[in-house]
Amino acid sequence: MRYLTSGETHGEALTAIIEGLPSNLPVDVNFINSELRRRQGGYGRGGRMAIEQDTIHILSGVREGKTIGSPLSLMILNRDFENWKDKELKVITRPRPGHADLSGAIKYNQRDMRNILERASARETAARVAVGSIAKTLLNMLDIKVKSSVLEIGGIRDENERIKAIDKAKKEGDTLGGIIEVIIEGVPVGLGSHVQWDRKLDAILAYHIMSVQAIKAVEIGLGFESAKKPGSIVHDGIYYDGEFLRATNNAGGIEGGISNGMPIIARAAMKPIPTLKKPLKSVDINTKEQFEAAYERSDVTAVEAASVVLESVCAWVIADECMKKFGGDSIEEILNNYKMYKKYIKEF
Ligand SMILES: Cc1cc2nc3c(=O)[nH]c(=O)nc-3n(C[C@H](O)[C@H](O)[C@H](O)COP(=O)(O)O)c2cc1C
Ligand SMILES: C=C(O[C@@H]1CC(C(=O)O)=C[C@@H](OP(=O)(O)O)[C@H]1O)C(=O)O
Repeated sequence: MRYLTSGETHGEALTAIIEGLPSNLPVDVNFINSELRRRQGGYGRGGRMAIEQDTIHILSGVREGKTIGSPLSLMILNRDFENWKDKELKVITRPRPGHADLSGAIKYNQRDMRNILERASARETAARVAVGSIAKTLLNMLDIKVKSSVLEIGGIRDENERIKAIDKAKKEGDTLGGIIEVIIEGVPVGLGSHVQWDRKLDAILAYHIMSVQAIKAVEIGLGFESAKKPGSIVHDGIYYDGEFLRATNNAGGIEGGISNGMPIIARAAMKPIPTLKKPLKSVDINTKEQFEAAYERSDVTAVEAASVVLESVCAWVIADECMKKFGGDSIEEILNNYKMYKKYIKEF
């Protein structure tokens, strides 16, 4: 399967096209909208989230609530478009450190960095959550569940303390990042492959996770900690009890690029939001003089939102790998293939 997104943050709409979905997959608009709502939430979001009320419009690929095998196109309208479309907008010439502003302006030869930030914005992640909710529906039919949680914000684990830290950052014109964990349960042995570098499941997951705006690091299972411990502690012993099992799951469900039947565990680090109310130093690209970076409005933190986005991109990866392994043109064909594979594993 494949998908593309399009749309600018203050443009008319975001869209996504998914190609390669099986037919007869139920598409529940209420579920997609509830996922979109989850992504808009979390303490520390800025003024924009009070404007948007993301809802999905399905433009093609579905009849009577089920996919028909043709490309599925999805659209989310930007409510803020109405507020911006007739506005006289200031040309942005003072790039914000931590954003694509300056490098993007040089790369695409743009003197107004609005032409870069409009697409670089994480508004795009709304489209990815819509795509992810379709992937989750497919996974649900195979009893595979994707969950996420926020482990830390600004280095703080305690939820009440986090709120205080977000309030403090807001007061000081600063921002915070955090750590997110995604756990995928019910994944069968055998997704991904050791035989080619670009088929390794851990590599594919890392690629998709790193593609999310502001994600700066990813680890699978014990991750960075595994470098500090001996092999006798890190590797998960195998035993048999009607099926092959592991006493521990330091590998995070993937060995040699292949899922091993244990839950897949991925963690990611999100950097602090780069647009600061108390702006960082920057240079005006026209005058070359030192100024403060541009500020209009911004989130103080968006780790909760990113957590929903990471669930979505991970769901996509696993759904895509399931399609490669059990793929068929209809959901019935996939379920049949999956049943046979499960029987094969039991008898191995
Ligand atoms: C859900 C979400 C919301 C975000 N909100 C903001 C924001 O309000 N202001 C901002 O400057 N950056 C925000 N970001 C981060 C930037 O989009 C991101 O850091 C920027 O595009 C540069 O990309 P990079 O950090 O991946 O290099 C957000 C990211 C996510 C995932
Ligand atoms: C719009 C969303 O996030 C936006 C991501 C974002 C950025 O620079 O990444 C900047 C902010 O947008 P604005 O400049 O319009 O206030 C966030 O609100 C969203 O998550 O739906």
